[in-house]
Amino acid sequence: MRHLESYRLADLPDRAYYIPDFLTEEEEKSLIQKIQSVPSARWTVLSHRRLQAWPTQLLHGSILPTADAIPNWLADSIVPRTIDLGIWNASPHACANHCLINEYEPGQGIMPHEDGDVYYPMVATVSLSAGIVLDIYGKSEDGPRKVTYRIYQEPRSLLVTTDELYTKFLHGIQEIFLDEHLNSNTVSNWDLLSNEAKENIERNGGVVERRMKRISLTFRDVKKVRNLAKILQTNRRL
Ligand SMILES: O=C(O)CCC(=O)C(=O)O
Ligand SMILES: [Fe+2]
Repeated sequence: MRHLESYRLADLPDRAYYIPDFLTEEEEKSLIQKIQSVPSARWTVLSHRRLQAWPTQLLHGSILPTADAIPNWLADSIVPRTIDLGIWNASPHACANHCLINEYEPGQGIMPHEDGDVYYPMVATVSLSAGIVLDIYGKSEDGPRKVTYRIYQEPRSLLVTTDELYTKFLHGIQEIFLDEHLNSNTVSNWDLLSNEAKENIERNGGVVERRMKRISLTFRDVKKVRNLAKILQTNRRL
């Protein structure tokens, strides 16, 4: 893989990186198969998507140290490569310790939001199965929020967002069936897209239909790892 800086999205506020074909098709297939074979109780079903949290959901914004690490089937093809890119060099655990798996049916999405300060401000998102547009919004106090930037996430790609882009902007996925008006002027990572994606989008007049479910894996470093020994001690004293 080339140096991280060669994947920088220069049009976006500091900083974001986009790497197409971060995973091979075999790695993608294997991940999808594993994700789908996890017991259904492992999914949290929301009205507009469903999700799995690994190793566990957060408790009061922290990870329990008794929780295992992110399981190998989920981490192995991704986490070491993100470490090699150097993105966790300054994070508290020098590594991702948490992964959220979001699954969106066609027409589903996620409201504009911030990921907040429970996490070190760095997100590594791998997309599986289908492409989708992530919208970036400025924080505006008055009036409706406006889409400021658009990032097209191909399947098997890695998107890294950090710094001001993490702390000063919101992100979301619209609940629509067609991502439209996609071209070199509207898509911030157009130049870094695979040729195949660019050709397909151009052939379809800048439109991508969401036909299949799209899965995202968002890897982060949760700042606080709760000291379970201390909690047990405190409880015993109560
Ligand atoms: O699915 C995505 O790419 C975004 C997910 C997201 O924003 C989140 O899990 O906080
Ligand atoms: Fe998010």
